[in-house]
Amino acid sequence: MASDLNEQFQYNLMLAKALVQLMPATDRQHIRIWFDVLAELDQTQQEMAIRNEYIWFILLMLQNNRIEEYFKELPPRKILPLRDVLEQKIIDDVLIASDNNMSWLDTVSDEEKEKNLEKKKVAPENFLNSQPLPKEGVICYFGAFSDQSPSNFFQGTQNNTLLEDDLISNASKHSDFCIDKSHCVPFVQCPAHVRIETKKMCKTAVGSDGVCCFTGQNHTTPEDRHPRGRQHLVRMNPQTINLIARHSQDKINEYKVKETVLLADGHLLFPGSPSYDHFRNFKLLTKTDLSEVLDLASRAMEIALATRDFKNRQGLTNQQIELGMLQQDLSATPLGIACAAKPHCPLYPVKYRRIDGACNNAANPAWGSGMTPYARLLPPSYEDGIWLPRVSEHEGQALASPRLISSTIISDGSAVNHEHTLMVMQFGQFLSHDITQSIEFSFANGSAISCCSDDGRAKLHHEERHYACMAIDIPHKDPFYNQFNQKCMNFVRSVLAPRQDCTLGYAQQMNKITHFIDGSAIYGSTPEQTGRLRSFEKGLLRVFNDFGRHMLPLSPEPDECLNRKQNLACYMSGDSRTNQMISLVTLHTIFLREHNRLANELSKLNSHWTDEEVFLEARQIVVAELQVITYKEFLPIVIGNAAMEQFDLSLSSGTEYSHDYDESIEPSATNEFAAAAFRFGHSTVDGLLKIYGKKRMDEMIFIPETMFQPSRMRKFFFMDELLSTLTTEPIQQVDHNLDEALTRYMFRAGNPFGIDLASLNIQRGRDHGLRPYNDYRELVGLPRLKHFEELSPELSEKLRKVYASVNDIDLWVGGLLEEKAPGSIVGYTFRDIIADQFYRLKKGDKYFFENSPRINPGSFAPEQLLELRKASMSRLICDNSDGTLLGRQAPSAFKKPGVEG
Ligand code: HEM
Ligand SMILES: [Ca+2]
Repeated sequence: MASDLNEQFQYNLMLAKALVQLMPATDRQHIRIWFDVLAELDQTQQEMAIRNEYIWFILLMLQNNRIEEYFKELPPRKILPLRDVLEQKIIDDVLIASDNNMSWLDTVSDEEKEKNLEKKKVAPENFLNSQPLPKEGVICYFGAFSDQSPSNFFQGTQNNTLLEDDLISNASKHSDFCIDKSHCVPFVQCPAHVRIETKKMCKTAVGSDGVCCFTGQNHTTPEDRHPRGRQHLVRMNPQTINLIARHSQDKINEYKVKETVLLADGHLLFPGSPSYDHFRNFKLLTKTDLSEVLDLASRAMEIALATRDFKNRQGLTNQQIELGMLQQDLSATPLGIACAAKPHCPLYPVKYRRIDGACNNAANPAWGSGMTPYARLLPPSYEDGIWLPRVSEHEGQALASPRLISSTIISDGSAVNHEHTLMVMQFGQFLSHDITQSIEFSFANGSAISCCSDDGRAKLHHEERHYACMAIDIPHKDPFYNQFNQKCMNFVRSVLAPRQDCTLGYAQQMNKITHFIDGSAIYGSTPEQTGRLRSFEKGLLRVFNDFGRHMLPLSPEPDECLNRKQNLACYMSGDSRTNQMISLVTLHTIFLREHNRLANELSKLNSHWTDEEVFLEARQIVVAELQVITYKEFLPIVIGNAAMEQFDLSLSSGTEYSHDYDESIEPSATNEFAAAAFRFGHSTVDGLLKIYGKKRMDEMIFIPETMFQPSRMRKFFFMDELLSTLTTEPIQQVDHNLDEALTRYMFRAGNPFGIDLASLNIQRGRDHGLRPYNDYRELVGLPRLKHFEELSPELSEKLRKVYASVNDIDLWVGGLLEEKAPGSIVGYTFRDIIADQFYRLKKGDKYFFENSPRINPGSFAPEQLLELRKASMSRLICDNSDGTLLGRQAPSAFKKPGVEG
């Protein structure tokens, strides 16, 4: 066999053999299994496998410096520098062994070594240099989550699937390496175990427990080469495609006609109701935005309807849809017009990230851009596999109403977190508004859809209901809403985005904004939005000059806020949710001022720069600061240092560049993160803002009074006072308590009652097809719950009342009740979903501020990195507050004064 192989391969082979020799016996055992599998293949397959698998294995070890670790664990051997050892061993064992055609695992006698060494006469120091080293591209090729993972080793057939299973079950359940084509990743990044029964544990690059993973991070995207469990691809003939395309088009037209009738009949929400204020969260900023989003949503709906039609005709199972078995490219079919258009990207590297987030990833230019689908950690769970909300595992009955679950499980108790300030909450919300925004369906003219009767006493009848309605039933004896005779809480489903792969498949919800941490909440996610915010002079953003104080510009929208009367302020920023909370307005103001502060400084230093240059440079610095605050200050508090380490999320230090960009990592927000895990923040909210003046408490504000009514910002001292509150008052613990400001009075807008955010979160999870909590426990490596007591002994009775089975628990509910992970303010399940998200946002973002010039066309200089890494929330406050009250600021705005750090 060796004679047929090229030079490169021979080199790989030798290296591989050397490594085998160097390994402790236990690990050789793994290799032996690999060899056994190899022996079953024909020569071409063997060559391919060795070429791909072996070098991958070696590179992985080299990359992780794990070889040296092996030596440390081998007391009888001398510990030599890696290079020496390799050379030594290659000379000693491998060249000779391969020349002699010996078994790869056999050792070689000293006598034979001598003889062969004589024969070879290769000087040790020249050996490695003389060999054709693997090309750089090859190393990337085997990157942790490469979509183009080269191995076809286990491709396609039933037989191959068995091989894969066998390999896993034969192998030890815990080893340091994944020896086959799999990669060792934290559990949350490998859903393989939901499909392959046995899983093999391993140590990740940073030495924490992980699992050998075949599917990689982007497992829910279809992959031709890798069968999902025992599922196989389903093909369609052209006649069928034509037929389902016609039917889905007819259905869409039917929907449109009905929409016109509903609108004419007045089944819409009017400003002044709590539900209308909820709708303000999803309200689009401009007409262009509205028509673009609704057009994409309608196209995506067409695909979902076509999928449903096809599924029914062919009698397909839900699983076939969930696992992405409909992979036929629809581009050249009548359904092709419903597919996502690819962004046009220039061929040359562009220095600044685009406002819409596109063209970050060369191979997948739409990744991370606005108006694209969320990624998923696990395939969705829908009753029909496509879009209908899931039902109970118990006899397929309907799940309990989210409001019943909320009123039973969620209380208004207070458990204070004494270490962290409200800034954790407020920055968390601000950051979430940079990463994710789902949009509810609305009428074509932008009006809000109503799913309940005007008086809230009933759901609308089917004929009067919009297809996107998913109103929440309020039970008869509701402890709060009953007194107001409310039986229906409005809920409209999130719009869909066309699938990126242009295939049939399950519905995917749209993220309206750029997924990246790129300051989109400050600058907007479309050039049009940015244009509305810029002054186009000296790189500055527009401001509202409020008697000398620079505030966010006033919103031109007449119904952006409540009670928009003269002198009442309502602001505008890059995100449409800004006025939702007054403390959120404060953070937006700080970032706006920071941009302008930097722009002024830059203009002073570079008087020749154009407005555009100053704007882009200032924006780049603001985004870097935002990233620094996120990864250096905020994230360690939320997920804890252990997870920071396990997911390798800490920033590099000093003047160093980071080299961990990986183009195969999809940066998009995951649906699980957006619709559940990062909503942990709702439990940290305190319903009362205590506002202290210089000497005494000035005001105690019940936060619903400031929702969409931020006029207090105009008071001279208010912003500094609020900043002082945010940096000194504590957050609430993440637990089953949510303040009644959010569960009873949210957006009440002068009404006696508001809406319940907990119900919305639960319903949103079902709307987005999130799987039950237990599946995510398994995903992150926790044992599945068998009894409610295991989740919460105190709440088990209540849980039993509202869930027919432990397998029904909604992710947001289960995640909140979970015991905290050490050092983290959330439990393991949320922790890992959040950690995975920030991993994507760091390692999958070419423009991440600390990436080197090789990766980032707009990279900073090393000295700039040094300065940027000093950024902190406190620094931003000091530089941009009004200076009316705040003279000093604790080093960390996120930690209660007196707490270490
Ligand atoms: C200050 C009080 C807050 C209010 C009034 C609030 C309100 C809301 C509302 C109304 C929604 C949309 C619910 C739906 O219909 O699905 C939402 C979504 C969300 N919230 Fe909050 N929230 C607050 C704080 C926070 C905090 C502190 C965090 C995180 C630390 C957070 C994270 C999120 C996330 C990730 C979403 C999903 C956004 C999307 O993808 O559309 N929120 N919030
Ligand atoms: Ca963004």
